[in-house]
Amino acid sequence: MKLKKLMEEIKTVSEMNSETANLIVTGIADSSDSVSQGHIFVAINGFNQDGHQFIQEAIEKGACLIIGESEITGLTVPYLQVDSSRKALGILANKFYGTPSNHKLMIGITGTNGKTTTSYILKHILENNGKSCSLIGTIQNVINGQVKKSTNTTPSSLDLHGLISESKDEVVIVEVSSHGLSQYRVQGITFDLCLFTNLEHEHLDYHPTIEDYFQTKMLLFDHLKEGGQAIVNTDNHWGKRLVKILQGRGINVNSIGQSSNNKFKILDFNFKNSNLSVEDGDEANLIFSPMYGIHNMYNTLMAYVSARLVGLGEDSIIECISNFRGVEGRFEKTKLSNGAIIVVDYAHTSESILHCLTTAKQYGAKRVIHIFGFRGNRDQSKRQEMLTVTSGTSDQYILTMDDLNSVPQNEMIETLKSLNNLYGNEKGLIIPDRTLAIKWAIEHSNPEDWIIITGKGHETYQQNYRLQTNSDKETVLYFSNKKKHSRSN
Ligand SMILES: CC(=O)N[C@H]1[C@@H](OP(=O)(O)OP(=O)(O)OC[C@H]2O[C@@H](n3ccc(=O)[nH]c3=O)[C@H](O)[C@@H]2O)O[C@H](CO)[C@@H](O)[C@@H]1O[C@H](C)C(=O)N[C@@H](C)C(=O)N[C@H](CCC(=O)O)C(=O)O
Ligand SMILES: Nc1ncnc2c1ncn2[C@@H]1O[C@H](COP(=O)(O)OP(=O)(O)OP(=O)(O)O)[C@@H](O)[C@H]1O
Repeated sequence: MKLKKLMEEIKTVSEMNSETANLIVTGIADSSDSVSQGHIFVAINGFNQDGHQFIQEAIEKGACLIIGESEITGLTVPYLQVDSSRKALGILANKFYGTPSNHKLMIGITGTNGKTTTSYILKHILENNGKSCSLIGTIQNVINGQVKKSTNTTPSSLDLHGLISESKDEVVIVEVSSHGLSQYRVQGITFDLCLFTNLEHEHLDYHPTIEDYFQTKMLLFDHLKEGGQAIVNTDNHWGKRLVKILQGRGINVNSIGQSSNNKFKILDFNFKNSNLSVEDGDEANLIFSPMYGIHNMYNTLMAYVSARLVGLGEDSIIECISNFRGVEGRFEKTKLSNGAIIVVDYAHTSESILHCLTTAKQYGAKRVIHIFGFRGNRDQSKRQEMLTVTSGTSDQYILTMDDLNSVPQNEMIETLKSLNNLYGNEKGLIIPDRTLAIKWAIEHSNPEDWIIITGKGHETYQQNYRLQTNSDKETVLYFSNKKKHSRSN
């Protein structure tokens, strides 16, 4: 493709000459590692490294043009200076791959919690109604039925446009993180439906304030196609605010929530029967979901409304929801041989921890034992609230290791002790080895107790623990099988 075509919508500090404009570009790279002959190399000044330092390497590998933000002269290939390399990358990728999102039914989901769960429920509904569906998100990317490893919730703009152009599926669902929005990873992507699940205290190591976090999340709605629609959960302060803003912009908003001014009004939650009732037009529809917890009822409803807007009938949607088997690492339940229940969940905010612990109580837990830790080098301001929630709600809690992310283990143990002294209570124990914490909880559990392990969900362990299992699920399986085995002996 000719460079001038790719550069049509990009403003450069100085104009390119006609020789440069007629360059034939064979590909785009944002990493010097992936440059080949005829590629454009986009130099990004990142959080860890400055991509401008790799320009020479990119040229040696065959880059025909460099785009960057610094003022640079004297290169052996043309150099174009732009205001934002990340933004330019998104514009280039969109053009290079032929504006792929314009030709698909695109659904973008943002919010602090529930993006992954909602996207999996929706994918299940769509596929069971004959609509093939790609999914790009935290656990994995699925394109044309093929599973690909995911390194970010929202991939770089280059990868994202590439994945969408590779997709032959009718629908593409994208989980859109605030990091993704602020780093222009969705630059050039247009959506038919944009969903907002909720917002709470999270990522304040990255965003200076929660207001900034909200404003960033709101950027998703700038990507709506003409005639595109928003779906917003208003049962939280931020969702209510968002609806007003979007309506002020003339956007068609489908609000869900318990108050009567919602388009999809929740009439009732019934935990005993695991169903919710929702007003959909003139009808009240009863939706049964085998998933546990009020948070999953909200996720289910977000998926239901999306499927309705895609044009599916309510009966078929409701039937699909009733046989959805859940998402890996999201309230995954195992029954132990002693009659206790053990749950693995990805909760890493105070609100989602509260949901998990109260869900266990709603479903009849005699005692709730909670195991969790704090990620090293991540938002420290949420730790107090996480501890306050568990010390107020669980019957016993165990502080243990999560990913240390280069924080020394001794330092984290000291942090656990001091936070527990400040915000915890007598229900708290500290067992640094995560696998031994799980062992302790299982050995001290009684029939009808629920052990809730939060934080890691589907993820594999980054730390080495005494038991050489790779994940919470594997640890649980190890101990539950061992217990069965020793009983039968
Ligand atoms: C802090 C952060 O967000 N970093 C993201 C960012 O990396 P970066 O561009 O700053 O990378 P960098 O390492 O400083 O390198 C700068 C540039 O030099 C280039 N380089 C580097 C080395 C080299 O040899 N040659 C070379 O060209 C790199 O390719 C890059 O273009 O842009 C990359 C491409 O899009 C992301 O993969 C990367 O995510 C890192 C891995 C990450 O962990 N991000 C987390 C915080 C994140 O984004 N999380 C959200 C979900 C949050 C949630 O809701 O839970 C997500 O969407 O995943
Ligand atoms: N609607 C919700 N409201 C509050 N908490 C929720 C909701 N849905 C899920 N959770 C909690 O958040 C955890 C993560 O859920 P999920 O993976 O669906 O969210 P996510 O937005 O994709 O998260 P992340 O951005 O961290 O990948 C769950 O394990 C659960 O504890």
